[in-house]
Amino acid sequence: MRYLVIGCGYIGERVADLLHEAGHDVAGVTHSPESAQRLAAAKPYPVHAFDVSQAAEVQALSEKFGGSPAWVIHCASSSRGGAETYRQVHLAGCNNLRASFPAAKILFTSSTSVYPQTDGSVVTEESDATPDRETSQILRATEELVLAGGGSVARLAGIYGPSRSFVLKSYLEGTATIEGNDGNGRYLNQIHREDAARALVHLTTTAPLGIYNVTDDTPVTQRECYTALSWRFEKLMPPVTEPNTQRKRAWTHKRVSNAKLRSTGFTLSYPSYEEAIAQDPDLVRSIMVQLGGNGAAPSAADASRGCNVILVGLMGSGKSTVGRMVAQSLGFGFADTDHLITDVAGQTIPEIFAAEGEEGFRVRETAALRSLIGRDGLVIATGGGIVTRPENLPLLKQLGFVVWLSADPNVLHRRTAHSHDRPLLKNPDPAGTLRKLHDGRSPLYEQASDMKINTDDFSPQDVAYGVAETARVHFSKASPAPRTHPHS
Ligand SMILES: Nc1ncnc2c1ncn2[C@@H]1O[C@H](COP(=O)(O)OP(=O)(O)O)[C@@H](O)[C@H]1O
Ligand SMILES: O=C(O)C1=C[C@@H](OP(=O)(O)O)[C@@H](O)[C@H](O)C1
Ligand SMILES: [Mg+2]
Repeated sequence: MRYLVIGCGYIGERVADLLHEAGHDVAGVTHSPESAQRLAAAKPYPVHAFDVSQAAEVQALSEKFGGSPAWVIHCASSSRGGAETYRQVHLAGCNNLRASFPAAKILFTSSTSVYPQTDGSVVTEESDATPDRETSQILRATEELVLAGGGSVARLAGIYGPSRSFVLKSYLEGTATIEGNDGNGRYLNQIHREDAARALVHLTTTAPLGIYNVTDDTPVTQRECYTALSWRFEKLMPPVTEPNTQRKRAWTHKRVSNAKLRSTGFTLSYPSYEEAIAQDPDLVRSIMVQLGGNGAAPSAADASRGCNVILVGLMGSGKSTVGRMVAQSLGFGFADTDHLITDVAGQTIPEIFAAEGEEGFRVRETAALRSLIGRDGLVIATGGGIVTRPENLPLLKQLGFVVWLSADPNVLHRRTAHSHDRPLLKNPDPAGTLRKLHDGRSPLYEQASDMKINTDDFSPQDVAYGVAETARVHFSKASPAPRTHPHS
């Protein structure tokens, strides 16, 4: 499809990149000739300099572009300007685009600032969107204009990502405050740049036209957010203040729902801010550099890995059996993701596979793993397929010390031959299946783990002894005593 991306800033540039990577015919437009020149030199697609607020310039752009794009994505930002800039860039901009590209659909990137709620309620696209601030009112008017022309609207929450995170930066600088809501602060609704850009692409390719909130799965109060940050960075909590009514963005307190976006099949790479802080290495590093640090990981980064032992490996490698023994030896609790899943589902693993397929089981498995984040002092046996979902790998590392129990596929076959609770082995050639899984998953276990123990020639007791001793050494080096996590 042909695309025109208006505004190649923090979001627009990434949107244009993603569209180009997906094989679409894309051209970018940016206001300043210098940016256009710099981007055009760096990008594999053209970038032109035009001012969308000027009708004649947009007309010239349409002549230069030649023919109609299927979509015009308006991502031009006016965040540093006042109402007049908003009127020019958004309202006049979309008007001009409609006039000069009558056959194209417009996707307008608006903002969750159009929701004025202050009661902490959940807001959906159906909720009241009559904001007090003039800038947000202009966004609403632009939304109406675009929707009337058969376009779509993306209401973006607070955008963060590499080199940009107001929340993290103000926290590390010591200028953050916890505003209102009885000392808990307002809800923060945020979206990582990567997810925002992916969502915009999704809205032009997969989703029906309409209004969509683009925010992550996890609105958190300022107190919850800063508690997690202070645990990670070992800095004090920000002070509690009254809401600042002088800010350009009105003080609001609401949980913006992304259910509609997700109902169209969209999934987030960073479902929560806390996960992004843990998993996007560029995010923390770039903000630390901006604040004058050297970008090295913060001193507490290693300690931010939990004090748990996690066992990974193929079916029959002994994770469940050995895990219990290790827990007993270390005086730790024991958790088995398979059991967490069956407890929640009220069904056996074969029943879940039959009802929801392997994919349904994997979704539950990630949820089970996530539910353990923040816990300490556990030995966690996982299911053999836990490494197959990329998002699980950082969660495993975050939980603690990951040990890979390996074994020859023939040994695994012997150990699993008499059990009936592993749907993946219920076929005429379980030995062949185990060989294939061994070849396919070994690189993933390697990547996910801190150490590997081959169990072929050892009893479960011997393996447990090895794991427990290694874990003792690991924890004595990493952190002298299990931490207490504020969430636990
Ligand atoms: N090192 C080992 N030596 C011999 N048998 C083992 C060993 N580890 C596990 N087993 C046996 O293999 C079977 C599968 O073990 P299990 O702990 O359920 O593996 P997993 O949870 O990794 O799939 C069990 O019957 C267990 O007693
Ligand atoms: O390897 C796999 O994909 C699976 C392993 C099983 O756990 P164990 O490894 O404990 O058998 C269980 O999670 C499910 O049957 C799928
Ligand atoms: Mg098991």
